[in-house]
Amino acid sequence: MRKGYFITFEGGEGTGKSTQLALVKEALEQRGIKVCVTREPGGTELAEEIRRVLLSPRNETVDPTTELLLMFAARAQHLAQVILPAVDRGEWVLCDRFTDATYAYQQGGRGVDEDKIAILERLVQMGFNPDLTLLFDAPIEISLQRMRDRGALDRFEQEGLEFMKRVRSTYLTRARVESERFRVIDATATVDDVRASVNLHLEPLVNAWVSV
Ligand SMILES: Nc1ncnc2c1ncn2[C@@H]1O[C@H](COP(=O)(O)OP(=O)(O)O)[C@@H](O)[C@H]1O
Ligand SMILES: Cc1cn([C@H]2C[C@H](O)[C@@H](COP(=O)(O)OP(=O)(O)O)O2)c(=O)[nH]c1=O
Repeated sequence: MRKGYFITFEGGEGTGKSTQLALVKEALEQRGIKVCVTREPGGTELAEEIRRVLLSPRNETVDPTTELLLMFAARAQHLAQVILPAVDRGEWVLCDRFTDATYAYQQGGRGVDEDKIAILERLVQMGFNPDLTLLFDAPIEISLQRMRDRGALDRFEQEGLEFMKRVRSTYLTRARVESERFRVIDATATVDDVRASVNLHLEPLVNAWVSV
């Protein structure tokens, strides 16, 4: 059986990842493509429990290496239980954040050594990577505004402006270095315009898939 694609949605908080992911799901299903929607950290019962621990503002003193290991513990479970089986069944997996978020937040945001992340990436993913990564990019002020509108802030959202700037610039650097895999999308446009540019980037994959 043909393997499905693994597509990740990345970017800072409030850049519209979840909104666009839902629209892509709808559009793909209309083309007869089977879709598996999931997110990180999370996506399985165990990984969602790890997510609660990671996001809770009550956990004030989380060592950065502990945080990193928890991200990858959740990811290992998620890959084994959800992502890899779905791809093997020929489904397209749409994942709200993945390992690029670890580089952006744990390396860029927290200052964890890049090599530490790369070691865990190899251990957990064993060469498995997204086929395509959509990076939703917007100035921090827009993220902040959309986060405020959404209400209570989680442990990462409470980090503030400088942290968010480092996250954004790490994402953009990764997108430049891995330009084959990444598509950078201007997330400041309207929902409809963002949707149009997402569709444009997905079209080659969709056409190749449905024409077989
Ligand atoms: N292009 C857009 N323009 C204005 N508001 C948007 C846009 N996309 C999403 N939003 C709104 O911004 C907030 C965050 O969107 P969401 O999709 O949850 O972002 P993320 O998943 O990246 O955190 C939501 O209230 C959503 O309705
Ligand atoms: C997957 C992942 C997420 N995170 C952080 C980024 C987000 O702040 C948080 C997940 O929250 P989430 O609700 O998915 O983000 P958003 O506010 O954009 O909808 O976890 C990391 O720090 N490292 C990671 O590897």
